[in-house]
Amino acid sequence: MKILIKKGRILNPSDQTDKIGDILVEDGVIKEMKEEIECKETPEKIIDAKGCYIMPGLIDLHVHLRDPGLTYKEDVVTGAKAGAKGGFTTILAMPNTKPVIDCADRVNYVHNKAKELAPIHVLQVGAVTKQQKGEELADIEGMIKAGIPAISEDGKSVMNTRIYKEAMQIAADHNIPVFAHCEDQNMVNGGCVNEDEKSKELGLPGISNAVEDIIVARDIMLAKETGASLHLCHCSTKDSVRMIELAKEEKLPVTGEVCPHHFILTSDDVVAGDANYKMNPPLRTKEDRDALVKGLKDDIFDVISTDHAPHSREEKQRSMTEAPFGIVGLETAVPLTMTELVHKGILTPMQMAEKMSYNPAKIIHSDRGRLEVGSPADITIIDPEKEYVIDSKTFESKGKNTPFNGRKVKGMVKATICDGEIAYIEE
Ligand SMILES: NC(=O)N[C@@H](CC(=O)O)C(=O)O
Ligand SMILES: [Zn+2]
Ligand SMILES: [Zn+2]
Repeated sequence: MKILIKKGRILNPSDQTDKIGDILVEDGVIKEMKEEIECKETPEKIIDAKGCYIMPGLIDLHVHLRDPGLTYKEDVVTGAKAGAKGGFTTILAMPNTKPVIDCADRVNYVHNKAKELAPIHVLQVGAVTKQQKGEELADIEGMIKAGIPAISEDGKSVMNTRIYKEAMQIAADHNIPVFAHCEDQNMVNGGCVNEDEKSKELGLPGISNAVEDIIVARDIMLAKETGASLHLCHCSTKDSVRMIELAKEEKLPVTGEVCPHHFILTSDDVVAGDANYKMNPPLRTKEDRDALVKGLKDDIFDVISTDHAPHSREEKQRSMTEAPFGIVGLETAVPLTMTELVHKGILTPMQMAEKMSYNPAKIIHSDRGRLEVGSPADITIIDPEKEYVIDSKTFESKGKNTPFNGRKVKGMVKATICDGEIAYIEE
């Protein structure tokens, strides 16, 4: 397919290009990129991108697709469609499915299904231990041969430090990153919201910052000892910011991500009895939230990810203590980041492109995340001025569990182009 994108603001982090121009896409790659492109034959599709940002296709390092086994919540196809609508051209699926993705066959299942049916790239992350039981290593090498971009035990931490270190050594030897969910399992003790004044007021068991911080510290030390690239998932505490900053000062191979709900909401926003405010890690205090925002602004955090965690309506209608943790994020990440960080002048549009495309690509050693002639045509077009109200009924995702339903936002995904084909276009 031949697509001509006209007069957009091209934002390319790989060479810091920020200028108005045209992009011609043909045969799956970026054929031409300059101020004005004249085509001899009319392209099949012309997209008027006046006033829009053109970014390299967004990459979400942290998504739950629930496939296999939990497809009443989401599946590879609905999740990928939600990703396309949200502006993502690549999403990474976490392995906490049923069964857990801990061997090559299961990785192949997801990759094959996605290749056949998904409008965007889906990369399956492999589990660290068999069945995520934390006892015995998964077939990490087999999964690496099958093409996993990373390993992760997301949903929990591997509490046996010796086993985790072995896994990190294997990851280091094969040059793939480890995505770390940081949560001291023994300290959670039934907590379901942040431990603070609000949890007392609600009479709910709390989760303290140390639950996260202790494992962040441990995992940074393991990265130091093994040389593995450590990517810290869904950071939520002010001390995680300080620890990542220190690790970076020491030039350790450590990166970190923040999700929109953690850089926008605090425990004060939690509505009693509404499990759409229940996620892991929990919404923290204003002090934590402000530290995360500053960490994003100062580039201590490399990545904005969604931790898209769909659950059924029935599951999320349970009580705060009974409902599962997690909220959806694929179709709200761009408008929320635009509204809360870019329009408020906290991030430049270029920083947004870095944190949602270029840096995630670098972390998984992908050649995507850039707008260069000859590179694969994964492109996201965003109308920064378009205002609308988030309506979960319009989501492609099976999951409607979001605390942002009804929220006014400014910034909308206009089109998502993946491998030179239109994966999503707003009509
Ligand atoms: N974040 C969540 O609240 N839930 C995730 C698990 C996880 O990301 O740890 C899920 O799988 O539902
Ligand atoms: Zn997690
Ligand atoms: Zn997760």
